[in-house]
Amino acid sequence: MSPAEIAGLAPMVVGAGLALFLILLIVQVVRYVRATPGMRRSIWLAVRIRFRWARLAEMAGLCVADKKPTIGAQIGQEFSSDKNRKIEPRTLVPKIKVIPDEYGVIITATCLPKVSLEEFQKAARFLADAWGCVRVSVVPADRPGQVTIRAVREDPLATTTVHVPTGLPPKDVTRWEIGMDEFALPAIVSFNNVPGATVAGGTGKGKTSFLNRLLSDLAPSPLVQFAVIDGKASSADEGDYASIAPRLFRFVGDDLKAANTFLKEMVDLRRRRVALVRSVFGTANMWHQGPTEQWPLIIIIVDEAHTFLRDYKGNDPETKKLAALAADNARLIEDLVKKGRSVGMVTIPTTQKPTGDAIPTFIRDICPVSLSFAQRTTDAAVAALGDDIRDWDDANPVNLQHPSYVGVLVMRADDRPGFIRVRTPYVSDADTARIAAATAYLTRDPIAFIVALEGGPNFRKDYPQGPGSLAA
Ligand SMILES: Nc1ncnc2c1ncn2[C@@H]1O[C@H](COP(=O)(O)OP(=O)(O)OP(=O)(O)O)[C@@H](O)[C@H]1O
Repeated sequence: MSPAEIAGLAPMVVGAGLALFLILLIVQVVRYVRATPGMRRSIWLAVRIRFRWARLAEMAGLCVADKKPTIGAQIGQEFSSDKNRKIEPRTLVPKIKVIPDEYGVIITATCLPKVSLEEFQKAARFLADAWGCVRVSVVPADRPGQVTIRAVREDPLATTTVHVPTGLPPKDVTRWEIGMDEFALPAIVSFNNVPGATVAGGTGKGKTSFLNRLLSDLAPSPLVQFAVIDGKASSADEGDYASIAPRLFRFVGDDLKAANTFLKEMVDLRRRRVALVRSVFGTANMWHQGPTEQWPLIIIIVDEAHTFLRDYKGNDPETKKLAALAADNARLIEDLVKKGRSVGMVTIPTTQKPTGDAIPTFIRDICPVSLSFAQRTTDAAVAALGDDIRDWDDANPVNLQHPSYVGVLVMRADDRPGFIRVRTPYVSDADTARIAAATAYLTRDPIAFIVALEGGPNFRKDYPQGPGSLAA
């Protein structure tokens, strides 16, 4: 191609470049117009951060000076007329990528020598002030050599949210979606790592609504079966679990003996599952393939656990009987939490009692997840979350007394030391009842499945083969 022909193509190339630029601009404008008001504010924040980053990073001490001239600069110096010209050190600024969302922005920044996670974390408070954000957190990014900076414009803890369960089976029944943390990031716990979770909090702080969400999100799946022992009600049609009752394979009221009998059945089921798990799944851990309809995840909620576990004191025969039952209940719950994980059994004791004996520490300490809604005293917070909550005043649930914090809980952070606060959404009883009624047909007693698996002449043959089935 001759130079004249190449020059002739130039207008076409420029035209194509302009057209591309225009298309990208239109896409951005359409995105902006269709965005929610919150998203629009975040887009503006992202633009501001992007354009002011180089100056701000320098002021925040996040830049480094590279004194050694680059090869390009040295060659330039060789050919320069002024051989004595001093080559200035270059200022290296961490490269960033900014993505806006409803609550703020997520920034991925590349580390530099002497500017890595710790330096970004130290600068977080300064960055929050400069960007006008309520909170900025810095955590390691998925890729080595990068950090993720989360900046939130408004406090997600102070905004009440509502969750309407869809009634559709969840894609992943191991995902326990708790809510949104103080950095507006989803707080999620995985059931395949969690054999037990304790839930504590003063009365009216949101425990029931929180459990309603768990139950009504998972209820449409045949892979999960639920049981409730409720220390506040005598029968399933009264109390907090009346709405979900049709989807429970068992409800036990506030009778210590009945609770003890049921817990013994569950420990027996746990033992029988342990005995069978290898022959059914080919591995000692059912989570490698399960759960399945015939080997469902079993969630056992022990509400007002102190009714069943507290230390009864007295020498009269009746009190002694209750004390023996309570001690046995504690032993059975401990067994389920200690040994239930690999066979798909999760126990969730809850309490509004602010004392250490409500959920004995030997149970609390083996539950990998401890959650606490607002508490009145630090002693109550310690009983719920463990002694080290004293060292994390910001996250202490005694500071959640304001009515706007109903539905906010505190849990241990899994990616760093300390605790994190989480806004849980409100789930109405009416929605829970709607889901329970629509999914009641999925309720099965898991004991019947284990009996079939153990002795049935059609052992395994009865069950559908395929991914996640009981095929050996
Ligand atoms: N996540 C939430 N967000 C906003 N408001 C909530 C939330 N959860 C509950 N509430 C409000 O608080 C009230 C009490 O909630 P809930 O019954 O869940 O408390 P609780 O801790 O279970 O109380 P109790 O221990 O007495 O049973 C609800 O009726 C609702 O108005």
